[in-house]
Amino acid sequence: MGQISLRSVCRTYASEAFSLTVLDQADLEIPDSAFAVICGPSGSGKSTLLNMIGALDRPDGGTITIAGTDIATLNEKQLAKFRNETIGFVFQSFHLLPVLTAAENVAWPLYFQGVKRRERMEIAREKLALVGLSDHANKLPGKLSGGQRQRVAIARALVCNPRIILADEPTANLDRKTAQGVLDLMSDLNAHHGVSFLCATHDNLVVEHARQIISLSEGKLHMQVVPTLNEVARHA
Ligand SMILES: Nc1ncnc2c1ncn2[C@@H]1O[C@H](COP(=O)(O)OP(=O)(O)OP(=O)(O)O)[C@@H](O)[C@H]1O
Repeated sequence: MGQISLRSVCRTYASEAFSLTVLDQADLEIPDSAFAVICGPSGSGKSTLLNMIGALDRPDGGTITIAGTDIATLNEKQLAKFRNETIGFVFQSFHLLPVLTAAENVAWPLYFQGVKRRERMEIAREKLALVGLSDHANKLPGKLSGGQRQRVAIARALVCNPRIILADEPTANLDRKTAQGVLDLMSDLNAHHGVSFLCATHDNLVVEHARQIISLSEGKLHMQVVPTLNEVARHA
């Protein structure tokens, strides 16, 4: 079984006036240490899928297993703990708290794990060093560039040592050069620290970095594995 596994997952948005099926008995297996992207036109259901894998939304049917845990078996308290420990989130618009410094933003999720302030700040500084922002730890987000803010958001996503980071359009608010820098950082964390990334995106630059490309069409998921250069050379 993959690190992220979906079996016959269904999700329909319904009201009295309409019903829209976004996932229809969808199956998916994402392996450990993946760098996967979810592609599909606007409105196809990328965020819906990401939200369900991140346990922010529940499917109407089917099973979602993350790192060996069927998330439907967890109550709300267990789910919050599981989310906090296993999954990091990165968003298009960074979602940093403007009144906290970069280090305080990164440290924030540790507060919910009961980690004392001194230790929180120490871990936050380590993560900021990992994303190349040691010199900016005491700055407020408003004093940072877009790329630096996204790096802070990635450091925050990493702070509880999750195995998986879910990123919704992580490069959408960045210029190309900055986006490339952020993607290089994500690729490095994936290759050298074993963090899996699953990104919903429209950005070809993100797709170029992917090793698994997931497309969403008519409620079904299809995953294509991108061969490595070594594999291409072996078959040439
Ligand atoms: N809470 C909701 N209630 C009703 N319909 C919704 C809800 N959330 C999303 N939808 C609809 O479900 C479909 C999938 O939405 P979703 O945001 O997952 O798509 P997306 O592929 O991420 O889109 P985009 O690329 O524009 O961000 C869309 O048609 C959307 O309008």
